[in-house]
Amino acid sequence: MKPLETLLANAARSERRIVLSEGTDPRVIEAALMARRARAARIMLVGPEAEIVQALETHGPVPEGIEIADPETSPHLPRMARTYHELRRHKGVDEEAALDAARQPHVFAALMVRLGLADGTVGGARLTTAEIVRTAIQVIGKAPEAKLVSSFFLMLFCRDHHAKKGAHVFSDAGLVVDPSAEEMAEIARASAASLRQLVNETPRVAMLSFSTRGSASHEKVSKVTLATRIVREADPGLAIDGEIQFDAAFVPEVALSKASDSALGGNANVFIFPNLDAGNIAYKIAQRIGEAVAVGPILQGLAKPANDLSRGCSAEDILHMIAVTSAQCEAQHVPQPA
Ligand SMILES: CC(C)(COP(=O)(O)OP(=O)(O)OC[C@H]1O[C@@H](n2cnc3c(N)ncnc32)[C@H](O)[C@@H]1OP(=O)(O)O)[C@@H](O)C(=O)NCCC(=O)NCCS
Ligand SMILES: CC(=O)OP(=O)(O)O
Repeated sequence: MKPLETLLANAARSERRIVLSEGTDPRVIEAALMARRARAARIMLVGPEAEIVQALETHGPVPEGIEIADPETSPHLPRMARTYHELRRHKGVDEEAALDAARQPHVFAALMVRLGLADGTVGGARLTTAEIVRTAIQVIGKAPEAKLVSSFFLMLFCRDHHAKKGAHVFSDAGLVVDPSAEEMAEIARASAASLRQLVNETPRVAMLSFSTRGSASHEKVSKVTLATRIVREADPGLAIDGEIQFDAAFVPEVALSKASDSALGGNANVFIFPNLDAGNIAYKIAQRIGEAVAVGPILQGLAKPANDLSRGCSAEDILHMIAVTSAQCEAQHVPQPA
């Protein structure tokens, strides 16, 4: 589990302000307490203050470093409603609708990040990915250099039965439903950068398909081949292969028989799926049958860090996501509060 230990230790050095939008969820409360014990972040819990205090107190005195942000009583709400109105006026959102939106905990949390009241946000233990991600895109927005927002899972293989240990990226397993070749290429480049950013390893990118080197012929295969070509042209130094099947990308012996000259040598560590069906199903099978630790969906391409969770997450999963969000704050140079 070394990558997670490193992420947590790094998070403790910066103690970022991470806002958790589902502040009444018992898993979120537990994760907040774990994060404080590990000094991994200063935590802001969004939701009704009395309810959150009561839930926290069942665990003992409320520790220093946990704050509660109740949208209904927050002095920041009018400013947030104004900001939301400015952002969404062009879509027909009037002042009253903006105030209603800003009161919603996940929108309030995203606005806190946008306005610099928090460094990053995590949500999705209860809300769907679509709700969390749509809000992040609308309120926090795309980073200037990004072409699109996408997501990935950091998959950690650390059990005795895992022949290969360590961190792998699965993308996009959470957000972009049916990427074009250009979008798949952008997802590949962003995911390679994310692996470097979070675990400081050299990416080896597999552009996955049901075909290896023309073993099948179909428009879905051609999309992956074109996406690979686009990445190669944009970034000739990146180790990449595609279209390639998972076994040829992950098992050196299979690579020898299916793609003997592959730059990956059966040791890919970034897996780019051709669509969300494949990516989402693959990560859940690796997690639930393969017993990999799955941290995500981690969002890439946003102007500031905001991350999602699976509704099936545990408190520990949320703690891991807090550490990842802190790492993104450092990497994106989100300014520390004065
Ligand atoms: C993310 C998601 C919610 C966006 O869907 P949507 O809101 O219906 O998207 P739309 O195409 O209507 O676009 C809405 C806005 O988001 C923007 N947008 C959508 N996807 C985007 C992306 N990947 N990157 C950047 N911007 C994006 C659009 O440009 C548009 O902007 P605007 O409102 O300012 O005009 C959608 O892709 C989705 O549902 N993905 C699957 C999530 C899911 O269920 N995952 C499975 C479990 S993890
Ligand atoms: C990422 C994901 O699949 O989320 P959920 O399990 O909440 O649908």
